[in-house]
Amino acid sequence: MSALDRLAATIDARKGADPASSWTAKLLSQGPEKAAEKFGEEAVEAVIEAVRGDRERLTAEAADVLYHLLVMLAARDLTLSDVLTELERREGVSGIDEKAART
Ligand SMILES: N=c1c2ncn([C@@H]3O[C@H](COP(=O)(O)OP(=O)(O)OP(=O)(O)O)[C@@H](O)[C@H]3O)c2ncn1[C@@H]1O[C@H](COP(=O)(O)O)[C@@H](O)[C@H]1O
Repeated sequence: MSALDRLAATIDARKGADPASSWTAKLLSQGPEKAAEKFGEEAVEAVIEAVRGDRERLTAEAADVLYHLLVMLAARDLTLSDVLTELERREGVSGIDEKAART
């Protein structure tokens, strides 16, 4: 099991946990809008570090983005597995071909 799988399982287990003892439970208790807002903040922080070119800080911000993405998905009852299934569906399809097929 990868670290990402373990993190997703931990986040799922935090649903309904005590918000006083878990950041994840606190975030989930505030609803999907709050989880989405936090994800947006973390994404912007990652963008800033990517533009600055600080690889160490970008790594840390990317970890925050992945964590908050999983919390945002959990808040809407979506799982890492749902997203991996979508990525698998796209395997082998060139982004250029997919874009051309849209119109
Ligand atoms: N990966 C993470 C993780 N990454 C970031 N964070 C927390 O996300 C929060 C967001 O940080 P910010 O500085 O943006 O928050 P803030 O600015 O203080 O918040 P506000 O200004 O919005 O009030 C911090 O409290 C971080 O500690 C995380 N909290 C938890 N995890 C994982 O989730 C597991 C379960 O955590 P709990 O739910 O807290 O038990 C942990 O063992 C970790 O594996």
